[in-house]
Amino acid sequence: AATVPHAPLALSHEANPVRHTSLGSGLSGLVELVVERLLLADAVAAAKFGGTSPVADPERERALLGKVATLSARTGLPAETGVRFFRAQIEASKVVQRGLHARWRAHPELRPRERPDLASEVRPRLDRLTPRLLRQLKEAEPGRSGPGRCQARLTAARLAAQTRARLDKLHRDALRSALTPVCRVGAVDHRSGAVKGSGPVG
Ligand SMILES: O=C(O)C(=O)C[C@]1(C(=O)O)C=C[C@@H](O)C=C1
Repeated sequence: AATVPHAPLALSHEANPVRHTSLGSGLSGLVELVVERLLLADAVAAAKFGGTSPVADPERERALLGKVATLSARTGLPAETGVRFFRAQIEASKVVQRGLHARWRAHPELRPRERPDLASEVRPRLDRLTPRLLRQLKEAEPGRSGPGRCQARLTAARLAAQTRARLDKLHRDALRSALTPVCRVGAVDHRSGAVKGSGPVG
């Protein structure tokens, strides 16, 4: 399917018709990946449910954020931007995990039938998303500037994504919190645009 014979006029002939929508700003792609990561929290929760691993694993968080700082710089993002964004992803994951554990304790019939292995199955999937999320965060940079417009686009992208993924309230709330750094981060980047390769925070 390399060529589409009767395709409508190629969009590239227009003057960036999608530029001012959430789609054209890169925010949609970012939100989709954030949802993808958030849904992996279900697998993490299943891996940990009834086992000995607690939801919060500070050592894993430190290692991940160190990786994020390195990858951010390589992606052209201030390390602080990537780290702040990932802190929100981790917090959102913990909210989902705790919510699911409570749900499964209260409703045994909803418990997952299988327990994936955290180290060999679930974390590798999270790790594959990390550089993709950072690239998408970088790509969304134009859409993240201008806090008001950013919020409007981000909300539109979020609502579209949560409908598409049929998220329940637990995941919808976690998604909203996972996205809170997106527009604020844009504002920070704008002011400190010259600061490149700044060290990790925290
Ligand atoms: O890897 C885990 O154990 C997770 O629970 C995932 C995750 C994350 O979002 O990356 C979330 C909470 C933990 O504190 C560490 C990492």
